[in-house]
Amino acid sequence: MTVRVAVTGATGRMGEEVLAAATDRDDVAVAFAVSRSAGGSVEGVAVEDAADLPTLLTDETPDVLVDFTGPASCVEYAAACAEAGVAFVSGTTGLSQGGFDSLREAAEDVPVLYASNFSRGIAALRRAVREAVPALDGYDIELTETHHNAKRDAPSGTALTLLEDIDDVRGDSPRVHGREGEAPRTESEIGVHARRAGDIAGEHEVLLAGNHESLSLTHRAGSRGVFAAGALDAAAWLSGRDAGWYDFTEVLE
Ligand SMILES: NC(=O)C1=CN([C@@H]2O[C@H](COP(=O)(O)OP(=O)(O)OC[C@H]3O[C@@H](n4cnc5c(N)ncnc54)[C@H](OP(=O)(O)O)[C@@H]3O)[C@@H](O)[C@H]2O)C=CC1
Ligand SMILES: O=C(O)C1=N[C@H](C(=O)O)C[C@H](O)C1
Repeated sequence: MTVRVAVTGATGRMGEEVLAAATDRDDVAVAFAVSRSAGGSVEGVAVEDAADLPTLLTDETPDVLVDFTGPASCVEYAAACAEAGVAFVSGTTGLSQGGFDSLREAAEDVPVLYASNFSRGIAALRRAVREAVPALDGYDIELTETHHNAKRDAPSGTALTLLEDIDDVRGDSPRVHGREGEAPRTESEIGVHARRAGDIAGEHEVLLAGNHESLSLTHRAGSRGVFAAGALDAAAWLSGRDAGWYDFTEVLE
């Protein structure tokens, strides 16, 4: 079965990547693509005006909308999908708690799948971190993420997800963002470091150190194609499901 996807932020880095990945697959087809700066085409798909999204959702009846935009747009597009009965996949990061609450509200009406990272490697890194942290009780933890120089939000959504994973397995810890001055490290804190440089697609390192040893768990994305492929896998998996909140790990099971 071919799943028809709508794509938002079509002229953005990830929007373009999703449209490119869709053209290489048989299980998905692009229903339409939108951007707030409409006009022209990406990967042979005409870019429509995002202001017309509610009408396009009703007229074109896509199965799933795939969203990589900004926090406010993500919430707006999720609400439009809830209204039109269209499933919603998003990887947009930088959402506030209120933004996540709005996505959960949309999930009462349609299936919603949100992931701060759509790569399989990060899913594996999360499992490894959840295993390593309790095994290395009392070790210091430092988390470093590195991204291209145009990324807006810091720390990355993936870093925040990894911090939640660590809190889940060893209890809540204070975070120290960057480090400067005279204060020595406290036992339970997690140092969080965000670097922005060049065109790096995304790197995340969780460093555990203590007892005269250290363990570094690192994931490097080679290109954005890995995120686009994961998001389209999620869209194909989500299509036709009941309303509710879904996780990328369910796609990989
Ligand atoms: N979960 C994952 O696996 C991944 C998530 N991401 C996340 O996806 C999002 C988009 O990343 P990327 O494609 O690199 O970003 P870009 O800035 O290249 O593209 C984002 C597009 O979204 C639209 N947009 C809507 N609202 C905003 C806003 N407030 N700020 C900026 N753009 C906005 C813009 O299109 P227009 O205005 O024309 O509609 C823009 O072209 C980010 O949140 C990023 O962190 C990125 C890679 C992987
Ligand atoms: O903005 C990006 O590029 C990325 N954003 C996501 C994040 O914030 O974690 C995922 C990936 O690392 C690329």
